[in-house]
Amino acid sequence: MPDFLPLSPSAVPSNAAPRTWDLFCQVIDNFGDVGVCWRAASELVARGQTVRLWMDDASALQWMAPLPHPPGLTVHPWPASAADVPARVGEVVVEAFGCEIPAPFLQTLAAQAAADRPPVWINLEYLSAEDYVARCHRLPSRLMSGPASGLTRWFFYPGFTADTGGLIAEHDLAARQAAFAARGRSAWRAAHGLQDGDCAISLFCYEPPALPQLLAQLREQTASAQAGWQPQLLTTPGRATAAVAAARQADPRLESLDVHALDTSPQPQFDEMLWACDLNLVRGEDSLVRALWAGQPLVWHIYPQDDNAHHAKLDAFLDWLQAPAALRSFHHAWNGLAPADSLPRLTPGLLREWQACTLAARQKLHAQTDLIAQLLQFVAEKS
Ligand SMILES: Cc1cn([C@H]2C[C@H](O)[C@@H](COP(=O)(O)OP(=O)(O)O[C@H]3O[C@@H](C)[C@H](O)[C@@H](O)[C@H]3O)O2)c(=O)[nH]c1=O
Repeated sequence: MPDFLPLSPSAVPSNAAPRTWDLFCQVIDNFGDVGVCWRAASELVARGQTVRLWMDDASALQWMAPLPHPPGLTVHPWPASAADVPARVGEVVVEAFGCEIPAPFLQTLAAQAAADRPPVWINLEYLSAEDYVARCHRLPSRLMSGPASGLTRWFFYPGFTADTGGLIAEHDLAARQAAFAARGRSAWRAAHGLQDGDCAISLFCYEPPALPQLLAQLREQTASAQAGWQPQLLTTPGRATAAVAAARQADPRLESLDVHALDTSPQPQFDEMLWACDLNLVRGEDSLVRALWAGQPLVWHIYPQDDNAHHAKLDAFLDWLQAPAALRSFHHAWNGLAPADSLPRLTPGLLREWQACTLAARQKLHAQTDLIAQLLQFVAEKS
């Protein structure tokens, strides 16, 4: 099975002037909005910033955010009236994923900008490997109406290439990975009922069309008990566990498959799960990035959009990844772009090939400036 290879340490710039950031996060669906905002906020404070995280629904933080919260990071309910708005708006205001900052806050921002310096106002966008990202990254948009008319909002796009905003990578990610490797990946696996020779597959997904096909394949492989190829499925709580349960209900033969239903865990432990597994089936935005940093074979269940816009987004990612043919076919079947029965059969050889692909991609990313360093540079430039 693919061995876990920690990232090599890299220098992280730490000379940013301390500033107060107001980061706004509105939860659309699932956990990605919360997950990305929490990681960004935590890393900003780790690099000397103060962050007020404004959320319309912070419930997922109860299990996702490690305790205690880092000093310098405070979480606040969505401001409903002027009484909820701080006396001074931060030097940086960030709207995550196109959410609009609430009216009472906007009023204070506009008044402060008229009397003093406007904050650096950033719209932090969704992650994509499509070409438009590099074109739109760092573009200004001047407000033409409303209380903040005349002010500029900047588009900031995360991305996979050096001409984009990059990806979140914590300053201590390589050190955490090295400590995990030193503690022993087998210890994590043993604590979760896995043996070294097992093929541990983590599942964090929506309802992949080809899930029944994958489970049937894994069941056959379990039954034939090929040496060194004992599939063990680790399902994350919620939709992944429910999707597996539904597939097993539809086909009772799948009961013979080894399935470990996990509890929700804080982000650092979620990361460890990705480091411990031999194949990570991830979804959305944040877990995809984490699976890349894990350096293990990965498959992405992309967030489906009604107009199928996710098809082009998936292919752009696969192109950037330089995904080998079988990995591309697996993604297409997994995401419903190709018939479910075209799902390639997993073998140790395929996983080795896919790991090489992830590691090459990770190396490219590691050589680029991470998203938090780029945000800090951008703010310094525009202040
Ligand atoms: C299951 C689990 C998840 N997590 C975290 C990891 C991530 O930060 C977060 C999951 O977020 P994602 O991987 O992005 O997947 P998601 O599907 O939950 O979120 C999605 O929501 C849509 C609205 C967006 O448009 C998508 O782009 C995407 O972000 O949950 C834990 O920390 N512990 C856990 O046990």
